[in-house]
Amino acid sequence: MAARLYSSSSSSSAASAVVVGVKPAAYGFVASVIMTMVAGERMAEEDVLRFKAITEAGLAAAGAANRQDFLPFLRLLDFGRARRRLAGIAKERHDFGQRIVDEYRRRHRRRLAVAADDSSSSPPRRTVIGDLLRQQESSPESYADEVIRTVCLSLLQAGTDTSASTIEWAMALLLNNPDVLRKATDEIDSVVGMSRLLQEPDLANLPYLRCIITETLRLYPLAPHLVPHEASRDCMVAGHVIARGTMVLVDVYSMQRDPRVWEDPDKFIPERFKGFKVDRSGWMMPFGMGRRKCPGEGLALRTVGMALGVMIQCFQWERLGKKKVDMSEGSGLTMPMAVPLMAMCLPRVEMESVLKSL
Ligand code: HEM
Repeated sequence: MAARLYSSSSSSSAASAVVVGVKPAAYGFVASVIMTMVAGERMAEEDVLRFKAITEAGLAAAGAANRQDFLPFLRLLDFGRARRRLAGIAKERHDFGQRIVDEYRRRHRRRLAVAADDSSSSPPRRTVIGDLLRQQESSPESYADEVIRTVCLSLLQAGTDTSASTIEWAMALLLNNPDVLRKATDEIDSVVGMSRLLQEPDLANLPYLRCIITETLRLYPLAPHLVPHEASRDCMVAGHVIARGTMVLVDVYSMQRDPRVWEDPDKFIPERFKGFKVDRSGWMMPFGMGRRKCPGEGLALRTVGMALGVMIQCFQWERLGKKKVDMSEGSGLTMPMAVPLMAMCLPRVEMESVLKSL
């Protein structure tokens, strides 16, 4: 990501500021991180674009209101062609997922052939597909290709848009709060320095950056009502009777801005999480809670931390004009910015030698 941003901002002679779409830059980085975990390879640029288009079409279709949800007899006619549209998206997902699995198999066979000729070659890194294919050998029915590609697509789909949008919201907040951006830059400069790129182990020593991410997730939880759950038995919640079978949405957005819990709830104050200890933790649940809590939380915090940390360490960021960034929320199943963030990005002079070496 840093190399790509640098190459787009450096002409043959000198670096200059360029206007950057923050979410597309973040999306490519996040997709590659998750793809490396899933298949051991980064995602090619054209695949990033294709996957993004499939995901966006899926989210739009899943979030759309359909008359046949309320008038079931319309399903017989495929009113509004919703079923046909969903089937088309499902086929594209299927083909994309199967290609990832098939390509992994091809590479793996080639690696085995090389290893047979060269006993000094190092063993392959563990990946999600590699582990699942090994299980497939002993239990082919439970680990059919369909299961493997569904796991891969779920990880990619649940992890990319959410993490990339969080990076975009965080950068928008930083652009509207230059003092916070300056403090974050100072922290990274003093902990990491300017002679090398920030690495994942550095994140543990960057508490202010972590506060920025937590405060971003408080103000802009990507799933503002989590995902729909269903009560498995009759129960009471806060004095309300919830009958078995009721769909339950948790209004995390309001909880995380509740003035009875948070001082200046609508203000971006990362310092509120300094040494944060927990009697309010029940009021923060951007990743959900309990058994169906997001399993990607740890990965998401690292990926968002790395992306944001490197962006701050290597580049100077500014708004396009004097006006503050528009922080309105758009519509959708995950909460996007209504106006996608564009920002001015200039390589920091102190980081040029590191950036040139990438
Ligand atoms: C900032 C980034 C992310 C946010 C805000 C987020 C948030 C959430 C939320 C709110 C849920 C629903 C929890 C519930 O049912 O109550 C969820 C589920 C899930 N997330 Fe994430 N997530 C993020 C990143 C990731 C990543 C990086 C991955 C994996 C690569 C991931 C994988 C999943 C999966 C597989 C589920 C479904 C779990 C289940 O149904 O049991 N997420 N996430």
